[in-house]
Amino acid sequence: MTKGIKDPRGKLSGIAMKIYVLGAGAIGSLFGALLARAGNDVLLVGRRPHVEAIQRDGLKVIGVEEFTVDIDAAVEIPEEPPDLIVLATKSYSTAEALEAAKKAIGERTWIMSIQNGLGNEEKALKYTKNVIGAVTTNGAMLEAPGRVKWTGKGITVLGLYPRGRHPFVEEVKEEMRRAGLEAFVTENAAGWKWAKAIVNSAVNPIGALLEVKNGYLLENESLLSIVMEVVKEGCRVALQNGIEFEVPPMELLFQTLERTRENYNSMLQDIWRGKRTEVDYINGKIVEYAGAVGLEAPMNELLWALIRGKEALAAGGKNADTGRKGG
Ligand SMILES: NC(=O)C1=CN([C@@H]2O[C@H](COP(=O)(O)OP(=O)(O)OC[C@H]3O[C@@H](n4cnc5c(N)ncnc54)[C@H](OP(=O)(O)O)[C@@H]3O)[C@@H](O)[C@H]2O)C=CC1
Ligand SMILES: CC(C)(CO)C(=O)C(=O)O
Repeated sequence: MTKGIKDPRGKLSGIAMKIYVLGAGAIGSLFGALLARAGNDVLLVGRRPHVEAIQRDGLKVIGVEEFTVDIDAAVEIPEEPPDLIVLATKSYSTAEALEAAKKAIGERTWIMSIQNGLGNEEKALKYTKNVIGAVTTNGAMLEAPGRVKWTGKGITVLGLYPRGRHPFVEEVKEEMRRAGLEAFVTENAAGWKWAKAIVNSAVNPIGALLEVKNGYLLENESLLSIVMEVVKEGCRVALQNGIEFEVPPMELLFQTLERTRENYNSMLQDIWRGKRTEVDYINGKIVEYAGAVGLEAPMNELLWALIRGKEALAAGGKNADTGRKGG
C-alpha cells in the first residue's frame, strides 16, 4: 500500500495539501486516491460501508491504473478546516452536504465542485467566495465498498467560479497533474459547466429513455437531429443568461459522443439501479434559467418530465409526479 510518493530520502515530494473529499463515491474516491498517492493529506468523507472497508483494507483502484492507497476515511466531516474541499456528491445532495460541512469551511478553505449539473457552485458560494468550478471527463464506478474502477481517462478543466484567475487554482491544477490527472485551468469555469450540462441535457435523457449506448445517438440520424435541437435550445438559454462558451457545446457534443460511444450514460445507469437521477439539475435547471429570462425551453421541459416518469416507474411507483422540485 502506498502513502504518497516518496523521494529517494523517503520524504514526501511536492507541497502537500490538506483535502477533504465530500461525497466519496465513484469519482470522489478516484480523485481522492490519486491525490493521496501523490502525497496530499486526503480525507474521504462518505457512507459507512465504503468508509469501513477503506479503514480496514485501504482504497483499491482498478481499471486505467491499479494500486491500493492507504487513505483516511470518515462518515462525518471534521471541524478542522482543510485547504480544499472537493465536492463530489450527486447534485441533489449538495445543499445537505455543504450544510454538514460548514464548520470545516475556514477563511482560507476552497471548495471545488467536480459534479455535473448546474447550481452546485452557487450553493457553495453561499459559504465562501473561494469556489472552483470543474468539469471532468474521467469516468469512475464504485464496484464494491473500498474498490473503485477508473473506467476512462479524461481531462479536468477547472477555474475560479464563475470566472477569473487565482493562484490557488493554479496550485490545485499542479497537484492534480502531479497526481496523474490531466488538468487545465480556464478563466471561464461557468462556460465549461454550462457546456457540459447542455451536452448532458441532450445525451443523458435521450440515451436513458431509449436505453442505448451513447454511440447509437451518432448512428441514428433522426435521433441525432433531436439531440442537436436540445443542444441548440440549451445554448439559447445560456446565451440569454450571459454565459459565454470557450468550447461551443455542439463541438463538445460530437467529441463526447465519439469518445464515449461504448458508454451507457450516468442517467441511464441511475435508472437501472433504481436511483434518483440528476435530471432536476440538468434539464430542470435549464428550464429554470429559461424562465428567469422570459424564454421557454420546451424540449428540456419534455425530457425532464419523461425522465421523472421513468425514474418513478423504475422505482416501482405509478405516479410520475413526485412533487419534487429542483433546488
Ligand atoms: N462517476 C463518474 O464517472 C462521474 C461523475 N461525475 C459527477 O460527479 C458527481 C458524483 O458522481 P458519482 O461519484 O458517480 O456519484 P456516487 O453516488 O457514486 O457518489 C456520491 C457519494 O456521496 C455520498 N454522499 C452524499 N451526501 C453525502 C454526505 N453528506 N456525506 C458523505 N457522503 C455523502 C453518496 O451516498 P448516498 O448515495 O447514500 O447519498 C455517494 O456514496 C455527480 O454530479 C456526477 O454527475 C462527473 C464526471 C464523471
Ligand atoms: C459524458 C457523458 C454523457 C458520458 O456518458 C456523461 O457525462 C454522463 O454519462 O453523465
